[in-house]
Amino acid sequence: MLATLALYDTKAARALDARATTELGGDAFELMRRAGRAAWHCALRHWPQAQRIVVVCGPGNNGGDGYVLARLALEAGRNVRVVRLAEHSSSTPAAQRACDEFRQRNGRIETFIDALPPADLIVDALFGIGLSRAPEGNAKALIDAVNVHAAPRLSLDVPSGIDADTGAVPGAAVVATRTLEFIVPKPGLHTGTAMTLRGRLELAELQVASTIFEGIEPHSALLLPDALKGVLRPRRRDAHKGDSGRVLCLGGDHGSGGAIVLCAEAALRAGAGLVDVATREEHIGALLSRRPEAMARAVERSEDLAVQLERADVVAAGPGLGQGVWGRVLFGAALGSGKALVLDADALNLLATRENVSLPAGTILTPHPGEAARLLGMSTQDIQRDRHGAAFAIAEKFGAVVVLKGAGTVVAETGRRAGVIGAGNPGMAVGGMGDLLTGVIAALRAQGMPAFDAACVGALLHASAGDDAARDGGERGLMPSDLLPRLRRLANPDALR
Ligand SMILES: NC(=O)C1=CN([C@@H]2O[C@H](COP(=O)(O)OP(=O)(O)OC[C@H]3O[C@@H](n4cnc5c(N)ncnc54)[C@H](O)[C@@H]3O)[C@@H](O)[C@H]2O)[C@H](O)CC1
Ligand SMILES: [K+]
Repeated sequence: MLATLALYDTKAARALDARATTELGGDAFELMRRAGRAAWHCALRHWPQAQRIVVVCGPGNNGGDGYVLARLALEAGRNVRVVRLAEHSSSTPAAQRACDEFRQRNGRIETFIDALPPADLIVDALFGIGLSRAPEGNAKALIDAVNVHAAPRLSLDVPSGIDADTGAVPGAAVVATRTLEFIVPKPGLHTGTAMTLRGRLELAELQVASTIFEGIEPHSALLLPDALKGVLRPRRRDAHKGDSGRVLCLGGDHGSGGAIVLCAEAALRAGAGLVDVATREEHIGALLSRRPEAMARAVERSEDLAVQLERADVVAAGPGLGQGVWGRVLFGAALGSGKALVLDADALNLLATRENVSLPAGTILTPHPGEAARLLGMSTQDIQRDRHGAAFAIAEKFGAVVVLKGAGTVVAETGRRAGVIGAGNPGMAVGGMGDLLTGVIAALRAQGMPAFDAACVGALLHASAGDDAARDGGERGLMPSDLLPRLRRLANPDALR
């Protein structure tokens, strides 16, 4: 069992909201009161000195949360100004009540014209899970005004303008310093662009009864760092190298030798029992002098690969493979071998050019958004608009487990709940990082992990190693090889102090 946090889409969040309201005797305002109070406490915790607080309120219940916070801030003696989107009243009775209570305390409400007043903190309560279209006109102007303001921004539930299900940003969106999610975490905030816009993330569960979750299916599962502990158990005392599997790393055309070296070394550090490498002759010397543990062989044509292919448990193909004749022929041989495959980089680009391929069961594809776009014949922007949808579309098209890389990596397989990796950092956006991931996943697969688990745990292990390295020396200038010793340490969680 992996340690995970369940993410819920908008439909499920609304169902939970309704059940929680019923549990509370049908009083829809009670949850809003709790949300507003939690938000005020969050503001107090992080910005205790903030005297001038501007709350931007939309027409729905998200705005209602904002009015509750505004009233509490007023009662605490702060200078509060509510800036609402439009003249007309709130669209729900609960939000209207929150607005009325604020007014009754002589709260000041102004309608947005073109700029926001000076403030020490801006609370963004414009749109939450009810965003229904790209903010335009005044809504866009208000979001732009929030973003150019010098004050820090606390977004309630969702930074306004982000689709809470997909993470799509159809138009303008608030760039939050911090976001406080209510009741449940939302999938759209845990992948893609939204991970930048959301700032630091917190969850306020609002003390709802645990029974409301019965029968409501989560959308996906965020893997927690503890997940490594649960699955990477110590080895048996009598283990031998054959128990840990044999990985064949295939790639490294002229000029791309480093990619396959990184892949092979990562496979060794993630615990593969034996690692074979099939590459161009010119890379063999460098590889063996760096990693004598790898069993390297120069291959020119597919026949040269036969022995290594035959004895492999898993083939990791693609790093530095190229798309020339050499790469195409070797990729064809790997596909035809029937072995478990982990395909990355040019193996994916080659796969995208093939018609009607049938991949062996349990094949893992590890595309970045650009490769994903080629696999589906769409644009990278289309992929990023709905990363979950894209990962499942590739999984369905190729009958494979898909690891869609990028901030908030999504692991998808048809018929099961997606895994999402929250670990990782922008320092990992550098050439060679993907080559490591391929090796790590292949090694876990070779050690007997089912494909989906190997993909999830491999992506988490890799991202955690990246975070560990970034903590030591910063994100800028981080190199894939910095992760190698950390992979080993994190792959042995029981040995960690
Ligand atoms: N889910 C819960 O458990 C709780 C939710 N709370 C808060 O309520 C919001 C969701 O409220 P809802 O009224 O459904 O939607 P919103 O307030 O997010 O927005 C709907 C509102 O905005 C208009 N609108 C939508 N998009 C646009 C746009 N692009 N331009 C202009 N106007 C737009 C739409 O017409 C509606 O009028 C949730 O996120 C929580 O913050 C509770 O208070 C606590 C429990
Ligand atoms: K919001």
